[in-house]
Amino acid sequence: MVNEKKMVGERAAEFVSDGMVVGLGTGSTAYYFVMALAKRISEEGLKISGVPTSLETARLAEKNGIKMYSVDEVDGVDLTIDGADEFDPQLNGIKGGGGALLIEKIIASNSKEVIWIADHSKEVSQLGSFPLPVEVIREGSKHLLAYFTDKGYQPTLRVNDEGEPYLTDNEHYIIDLHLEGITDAQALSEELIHLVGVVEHGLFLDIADKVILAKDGNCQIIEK
Ligand SMILES: O=C[C@H](O)[C@H](O)[C@H](O)COP(=O)(O)O
Repeated sequence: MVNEKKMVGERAAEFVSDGMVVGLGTGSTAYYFVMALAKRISEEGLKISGVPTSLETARLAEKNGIKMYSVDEVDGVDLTIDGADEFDPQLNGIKGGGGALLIEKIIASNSKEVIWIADHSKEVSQLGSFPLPVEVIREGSKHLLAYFTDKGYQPTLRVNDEGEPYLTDNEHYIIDLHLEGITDAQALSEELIHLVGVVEHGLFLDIADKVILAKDGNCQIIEK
């Protein structure tokens, strides 16, 4: 069986050129991109500076010999390559299934170009089947949960394997909203970001420039 995540991850590594500052995404698809990039560095002598979007990716990149900097140590990022949980025909998406949405969004917002890499299951006609992650300050999270319940957003506090509240790299909680279809993503984004205690949410609107999608055994490049 074709490994679609590997296929798009390896294709994405071809978009990187010598001297670039590259945002390194997080997750099981971005894993293959980081590995393919590391291969180009060791085999072709490609010189790049990596900006990891999570501690998990930083560990992987370090183990594989990629030079790394934080987003504040660089003037800007040339290209960020990251996974997505869902994307729609306008290339708006949901991210944060792996909890890395905050730093992912900061790095993407400071990138000249953003490419998402996706297996075929990530392409949707309307966002919202995937639970929407909202990163929140721990203090007051109980009240945000109650607010989301009242709004009918069916919130759940994300927990780790031990059943304890999941902590992001920045030590916040994540509340997942089970919306079953988002009709106005822009309005929802505005609502969420203005709630006191919300740090960031997983709606990535007007951020991706391209998606490399695995479909029918090939890589399809979808441009905005
Ligand atoms: O927080 C995690 C990130 O947003 C991931 O890029 C996203 O969840 C997609 O992950 P995966 O490639 O493992 O499906």
